[in-house]
Amino acid sequence: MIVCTTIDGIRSNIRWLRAERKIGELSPRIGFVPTMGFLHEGHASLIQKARAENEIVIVSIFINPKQFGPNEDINRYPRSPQEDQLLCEQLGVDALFTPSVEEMYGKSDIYTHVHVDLLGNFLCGKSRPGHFDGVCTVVSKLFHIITPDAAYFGQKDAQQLRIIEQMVHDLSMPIEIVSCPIVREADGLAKSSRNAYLSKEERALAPEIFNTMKWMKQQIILEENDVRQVRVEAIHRLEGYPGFKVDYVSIVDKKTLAPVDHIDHVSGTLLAVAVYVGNTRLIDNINIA
Ligand SMILES: Nc1ncnc2c1ncn2[C@@H]1O[C@H](COP(=O)(O)OP(=O)(O)OP(=O)(O)O)[C@@H](O)[C@H]1O
Ligand SMILES: CC(C)(CO)[C@@H](O)C(=O)[O-]
Ligand code: BAL
Repeated sequence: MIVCTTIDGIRSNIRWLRAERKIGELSPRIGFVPTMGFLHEGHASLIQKARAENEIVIVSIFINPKQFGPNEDINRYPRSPQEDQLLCEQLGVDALFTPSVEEMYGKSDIYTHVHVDLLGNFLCGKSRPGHFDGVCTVVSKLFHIITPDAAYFGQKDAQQLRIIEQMVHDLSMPIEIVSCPIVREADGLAKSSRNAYLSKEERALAPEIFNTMKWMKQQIILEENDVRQVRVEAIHRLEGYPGFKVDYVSIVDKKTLAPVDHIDHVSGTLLAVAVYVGNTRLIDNINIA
């Protein structure tokens, strides 16, 4: 596996890989998986899908300062570079790109950013102002560097996935965005690098996020209870667990991400949740229509 820390280095290796993997006159497909490292089975599922669907697979690991707010956890974000490299090798990744902040943004920062309208204002965008501008800025830089045919994103970060889909459409980027299902622990907790922050007691209670979402889905779909009422009861239920503080419990249109009062089987409805468990902010979501 090739490991590159510079933009020039990964570009020249991609040129070489493209020439080496050429199939007759056909150019090989590049599948790309952008991550922030501390890789787990959720990331592995994206890489495996990319491996199955492309001749060349590239993974990036970059903890992007532009998507963290001033009081967020960038300095303590978990890192495991050696284990990550080993896992990528085992999964048959062709090249791993691990640039430094200076390599990506220069010594004195960049002057051009991607700004997300509307879709970035709901859900996580409300409590993480500027977060999705930071995500789209780095993802579009990575897309220009890697030049993938397809890029793989997890549904756990449903708003991020929806925003990236819109970005490639709006900015005419010729890249297929592949949506990958959420990988969960046996007890239902969505796998996440931030789960490493949880104490033993917090970890034991964290599956109540998924349990509450399943309960809400049942109340709304099977019992046909009022969406607003179920939402209020769910917030109450979650905040009953010690250390839990709800950031949002939202029922939104899958496309616009705007809150809805009724489920809609045509446009699709998403139930999305962000909860502080102690100091750790966890997100999760399920489709309810
Ligand atoms: N449990 C999961 N199932 C499927 N995809 C996932 C899962 N967790 C993360 N991903 C996807 O992996 C990619 C990289 O995510 P990232 O490196 O931020 O990991 P993370 O576990 O989501 O970290 P964090 O704890 O910071 O949210 C994203 O597209 C994300 O949606
Ligand atoms: C897509 C991403 C790698 C951009 O920094 C990040 O937001 C993530 O890990 O989901
Ligand atoms: N998984 C999304 C990246 C972030 O929380 O910053």
